[in-house]
Amino acid sequence: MAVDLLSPQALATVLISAVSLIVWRLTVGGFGSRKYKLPPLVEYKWPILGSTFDFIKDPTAFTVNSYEKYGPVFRVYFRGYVQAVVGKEHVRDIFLNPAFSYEEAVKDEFRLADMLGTSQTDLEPHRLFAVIITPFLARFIPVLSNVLTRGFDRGVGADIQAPLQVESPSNLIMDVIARATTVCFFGEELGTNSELIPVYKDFAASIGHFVNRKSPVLALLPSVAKLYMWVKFNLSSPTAVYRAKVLQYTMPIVHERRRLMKELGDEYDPPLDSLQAYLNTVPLDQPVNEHELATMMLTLVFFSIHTTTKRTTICLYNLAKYPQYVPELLEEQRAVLGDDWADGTVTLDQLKNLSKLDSFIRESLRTSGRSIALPHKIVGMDEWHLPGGYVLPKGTVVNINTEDVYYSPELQGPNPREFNAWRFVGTDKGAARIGPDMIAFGLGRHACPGRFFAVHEMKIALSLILKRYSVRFPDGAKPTDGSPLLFTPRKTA
Ligand code: HEM
Repeated sequence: MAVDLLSPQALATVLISAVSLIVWRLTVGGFGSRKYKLPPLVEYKWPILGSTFDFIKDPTAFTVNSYEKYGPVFRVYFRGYVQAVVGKEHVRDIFLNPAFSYEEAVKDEFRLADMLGTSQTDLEPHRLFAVIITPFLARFIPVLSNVLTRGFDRGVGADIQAPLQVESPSNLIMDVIARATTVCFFGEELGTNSELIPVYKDFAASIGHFVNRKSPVLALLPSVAKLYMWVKFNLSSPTAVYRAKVLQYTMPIVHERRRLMKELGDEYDPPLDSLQAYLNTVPLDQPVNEHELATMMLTLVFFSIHTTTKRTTICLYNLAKYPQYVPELLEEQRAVLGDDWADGTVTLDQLKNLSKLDSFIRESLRTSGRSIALPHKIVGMDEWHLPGGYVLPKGTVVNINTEDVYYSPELQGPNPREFNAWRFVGTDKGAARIGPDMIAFGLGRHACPGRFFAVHEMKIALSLILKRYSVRFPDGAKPTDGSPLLFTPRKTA
């Protein structure tokens, strides 16, 4: 077969190979090897690709084998450059020492602030949260239980008489979580608007596509990916389309609320949602900054829906994989919530008393962490000295070996490879409690401010599922995450 050397495909291949070679020279080839005693580099067969595919094929085996062969600190050539991996001893350093920066590490691959549009606003997540989410946490609980109930009514059925096979449990959970979350944040009308629900679900997925480097070329060549994303988000930003859609439905509601605020003054009984809390910060004689408002809404959507969906789905599969824990979870539920608890009646104190469910959730978070994760770049010191005489120079991206964190008997107790749903019962380690032994929500300055909300939402969603249905894998189906699940009404289970 003749190959046209001037075809766009051939030119693109030459260009990508040239860029890759330069990147490779600048990373593996030029990693300052003469000056520093660098930690060992995991052996790999393929230039450019490095260990990327070995890692993707089996992240756990790759990480555990590398630790065994090279020790607690090693370097890996993957996703286009050489990065360091450190274990549990260094978690505090990485998260709490400002010499390490998460933003700078991910900036090499993508600029989340540009993607979300926050680079053009003064929005700062932690300050924003203190005003628009934290004061409402307890009041969101009845709202969550009400909307989650309606979500399961729609997605599975309020009163199913026979077992129902749910083909995509993660889609079911996504739909339920998207509605419940956005009703809390933006009010009933915007949270149940059928035009906006797909926007909430798609927005995080479309940005996540870039962030998770779903395309192999983007995954392997961060510099090409970064250029591509700059062009994509600056010339035809997908965020702009979502922003316009959100504003189309939100602005009439904003105008109406502000009209009532002006007209009724102290007599106005405002809705208890984050949108209202945001509007309260804008003086009534000034216009609402539409760009900032939509960015705030999309930022909340981006951070909250996929993350909570993913972890709730993992817990749902764990209910099916480990049915031995269900009777005690149900017993706890009856003792704390009673037999006839209904939507809208659950309180914060009751949720706190569901300690077995809380432990089940924390154990699910612990056993589902990605093995090499949470990259931080060394920015605030010229050299980072590690045990063994190793040195990592400024600019190195350092990841956490979460296998070492989550499967260490020292941090997690006996038999850490075993799923033990009651591992944390009777301890002070709640599901939302972060520390060097639990980094699913990060740690330090940028620790997830939404974790309490997320855990409340997960507890209510799982309690509803437990109360109504028995969940198992269909006969003959592989018991893996992603399989369909059979929901059997509990009264006939
Ligand atoms: C189970 C669900 C969730 C998980 C596993 C999760 C996890 C995380 C992680 C790992 C980080 C980065 C922390 C770091 O850099 O150290 C983060 C940041 C963040 N999360 Fe969550 N999150 C969840 C739910 C939520 C929810 C429901 C919200 C909103 C209500 C939220 C809002 C945020 C925000 C705004 C940040 C950025 C904080 C900053 O940069 O200062 N998250 N989350």
